[in-house]
Amino acid sequence: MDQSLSLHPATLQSQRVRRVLFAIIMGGSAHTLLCWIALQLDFFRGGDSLFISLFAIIWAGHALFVTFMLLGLNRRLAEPAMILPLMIWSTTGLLVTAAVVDQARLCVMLIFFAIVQLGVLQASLRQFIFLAIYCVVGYAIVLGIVWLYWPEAVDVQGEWIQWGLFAVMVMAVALLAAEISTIRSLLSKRNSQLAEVVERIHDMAVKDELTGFYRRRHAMELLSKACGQASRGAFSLAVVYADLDFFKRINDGYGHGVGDLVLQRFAEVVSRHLGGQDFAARLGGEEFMLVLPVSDQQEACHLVEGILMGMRSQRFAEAPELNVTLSAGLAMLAQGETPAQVIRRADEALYRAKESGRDKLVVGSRNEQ
Ligand SMILES: Nc1nc2c(ncn2[C@@H]2O[C@H](COP(=O)(O)OP(=O)(O)OP(=O)(O)O)[C@@H](O)[C@H]2O)c(=O)[nH]1
Repeated sequence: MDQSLSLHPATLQSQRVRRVLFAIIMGGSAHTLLCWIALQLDFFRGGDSLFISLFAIIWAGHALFVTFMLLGLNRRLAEPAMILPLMIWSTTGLLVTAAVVDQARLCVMLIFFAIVQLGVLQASLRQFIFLAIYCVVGYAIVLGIVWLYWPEAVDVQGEWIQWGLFAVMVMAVALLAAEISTIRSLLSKRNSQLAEVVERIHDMAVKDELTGFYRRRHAMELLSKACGQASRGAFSLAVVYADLDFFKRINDGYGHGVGDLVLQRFAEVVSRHLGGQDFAARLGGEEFMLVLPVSDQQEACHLVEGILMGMRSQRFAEAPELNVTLSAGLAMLAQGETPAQVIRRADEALYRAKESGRDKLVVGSRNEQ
């Protein structure tokens, strides 16, 4: 996984804005300063007014980039870092000023390497090649224009030698950038594999292998958090204890393999009924806990009844005559109640469901404590 992907979106965006601001201020200032020195030395064809007009446009473009990012509009783009457009805009600024700066034209073009540096860790190989070609060809066109309209301002041979040298340097830098780009994408792939392994290890630590439900310890931590949120009035919370009926008989009668299949099927049925905020845990053997943030008790009962019905209708190819049922006890978290207290009430309700014939849901009342 690319490191940037693991950052919070707001942090990532402010990091992007800071990076672009820094690049624009440093690169733009160097460019402006160099051309201003050329202006003082009378190398800037067009004088003060052209200098002011050109840099007003260049800085207005820079400001547009920053505003676009500050408004968050870049987030809708396929590449929100906007590195390529920014590098193209900056290179275009260089090419335009290179057309009016005599003597120091190559110096202006050398700022291109600072622009490349801006994208060295972010732009792809293809983007670098595109930018290098744009710059070298653009520089050649600039020379052609200057030679055509202001032939007295150029020493044709000298300028083309400089261009050739510049083109070679650009190629060398493009190759270097390509190398860095390859290393970057390799690292990115490794990061992504590592993230997957970490996620798998985390899953193994907190989830039961057979059912995919949370293990007891992690579930208790989540329950504790959910109780905290519920007691702050965020939602009502139902805690359900569920236990498959006569599961020992299933194991004894059909074998452990079928017993495992029943557990997996139960997990599938439960998962089909749970919403995004609900979670299930396997507390051990064939004992489960469901934690359901709901609007009221009726909604929770409806959900659990659905699971009971879902299990009754399950059929198993390995044991066609097998009927599986479960018993459940439900307790709604009461004001001021601790997780341990609500668990106890759900467990007691489950006990009563078992005692009174199984295959049913019993709701624990608040008075039972
Ligand atoms: N197949 C399988 N069986 C398990 C697993 N974990 C625990 N068990 C079995 O689950 C059974 C639990 O049986 P009991 O606690 O007596 O409960 P029961 O037979 O369901 O009876 P009631 O709960 O009173 O309806 C035991 O036979 C355990 O061996 C498991 O991962 N796979």
